[in-house]
Amino acid sequence: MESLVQQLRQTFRSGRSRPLRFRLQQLQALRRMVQEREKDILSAIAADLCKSEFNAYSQEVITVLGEIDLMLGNLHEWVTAKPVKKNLLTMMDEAYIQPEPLGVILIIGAWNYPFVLTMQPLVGAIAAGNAVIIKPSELSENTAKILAKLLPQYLDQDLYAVVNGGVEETTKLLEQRFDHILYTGNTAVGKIVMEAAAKYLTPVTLELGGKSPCYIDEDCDLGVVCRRITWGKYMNCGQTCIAPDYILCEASLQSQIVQKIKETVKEFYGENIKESPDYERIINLRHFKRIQSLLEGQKIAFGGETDEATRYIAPTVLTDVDPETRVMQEEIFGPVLPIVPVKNADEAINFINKREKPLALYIFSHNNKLIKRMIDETSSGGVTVNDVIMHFTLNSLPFGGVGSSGMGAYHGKHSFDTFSHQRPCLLKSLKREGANKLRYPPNSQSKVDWAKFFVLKQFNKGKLGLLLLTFLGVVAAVIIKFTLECA
Ligand SMILES: NC(=O)c1ccc[n+]([C@@H]2O[C@H](COP(=O)([O-])OP(=O)(O)OC[C@H]3O[C@@H](n4cnc5c(N)ncnc54)[C@H](O)[C@@H]3O)[C@@H](O)[C@H]2O)c1
Ligand SMILES: CCCCCCC=O
Repeated sequence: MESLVQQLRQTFRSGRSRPLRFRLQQLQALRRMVQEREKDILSAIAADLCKSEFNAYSQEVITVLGEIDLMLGNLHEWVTAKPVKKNLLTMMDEAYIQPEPLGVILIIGAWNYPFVLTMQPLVGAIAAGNAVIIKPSELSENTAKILAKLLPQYLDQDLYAVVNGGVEETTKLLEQRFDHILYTGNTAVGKIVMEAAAKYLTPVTLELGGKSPCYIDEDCDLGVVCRRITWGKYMNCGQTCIAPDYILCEASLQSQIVQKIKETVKEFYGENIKESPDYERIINLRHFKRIQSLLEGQKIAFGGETDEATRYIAPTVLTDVDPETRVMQEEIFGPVLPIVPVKNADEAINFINKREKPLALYIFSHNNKLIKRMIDETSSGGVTVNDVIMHFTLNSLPFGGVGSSGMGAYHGKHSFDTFSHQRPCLLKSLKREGANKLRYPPNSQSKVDWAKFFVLKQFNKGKLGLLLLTFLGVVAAVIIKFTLECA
């Protein structure tokens, strides 16, 4: 591992990954890879998660292609230095922010969306001019293998590498020095990653999980609400980081919600869900047993059927769920939807605030005041109102958690920023030393007064203001020079 990281660092230091042209060329090669090898990629995802090609394309591949196109269209602007406001003291100087690549990035992916969760950060890291090591999840082994096979065929091998393996390999990787680590996975391992990163003060982006609540207000069109929730909850068999984990609503709404979800499940997956190409399976036996055990002692209003041989768990709804039971104590990450009755929105807000900050919050309501209040009075990684999941798909929004659901964010320009250092640059000349006397000792009240004038005047008033301030600055500099020389 050490030699791999060293080799990547050496190439990074040679400056090869920095030119805009190189970055665009690598991103185009990545797009070519996705397009030319689409079938192989979709087959690998299908083998890992029992996912149809259509679902794999629309849930993963399309997002990666969209992300690459966004970078290709905007990178020339993002890499450009941005001039900043100046004050009187710096008005003759050049001041700007220059984004610069960080160095060698480690991206550790999770198994549930094994392609998009490694490739989308990779796109951002390449766009920002870095070298990258990807560590796909060992649980989605087919996607891990295809990434290790394809990426070296399309990308510069001295800058971008794939390391496959399990905990042992990840642990060895984490012993190395990186310039940024983006980890996607569970909170417990997130802590291990952060601890390892602390050794070198490596910044981390932690894309973790949690229990994302879904509040349903009274007077909603439950047909529409339940169709949207059913889609987001049972997609990928509930193994989605931002799936609505549980529903909060008035007790009286429960039976209608169950009925509407039941109807929608039939509409989406047919009479025999097991036969539906759109319904996935649980990733492995450990997770299957874990989810199955969450059903123990619960009131199953709908679903509940399981088949260990195929790791099938039916879309399931639980009603009147006690918040103290296990299903409400840990992230479900499976197709089980508990409904926890609350008296009103106040109780729902309290319920959410008493728990760890979730990755997503979903609010279904017509009442704009209530929506605003729920957003203002709670905290979560992201929010979608009157729908679920969809904030993930808009790459102008930063995607990430808060508190125990993570730190930092990525997607689109936010990825570029995450993998860049915003370097502040002030370029002065060796001339105009007169005005600098202000800051050199010995100090005096008049120097402080002049410093106040120079530093506190902002210089952002358009062309006319600029001319006026330049004039003022020159006059002030002459006066200061004269005053200080006479003193
Ligand atoms: N915020 C997000 O974008 C996002 C996306 C997907 C999943 N998640 C969360 O991830 C969780 C599910 O993923 P998971 O954790 O089961 O995925 P996982 O088991 O695939 O683990 C993720 C990565 O961590 C590595 N890893 C596992 N144990 C390790 C250890 N002891 N030391 C070092 N590395 C280790 C694995 O090799 C893997 O690459 C859920 O909580 C889900 O909400 C979050
Ligand atoms: C539609 C794709 C959703 C991906 C969510 C990633 C987290 O698990």
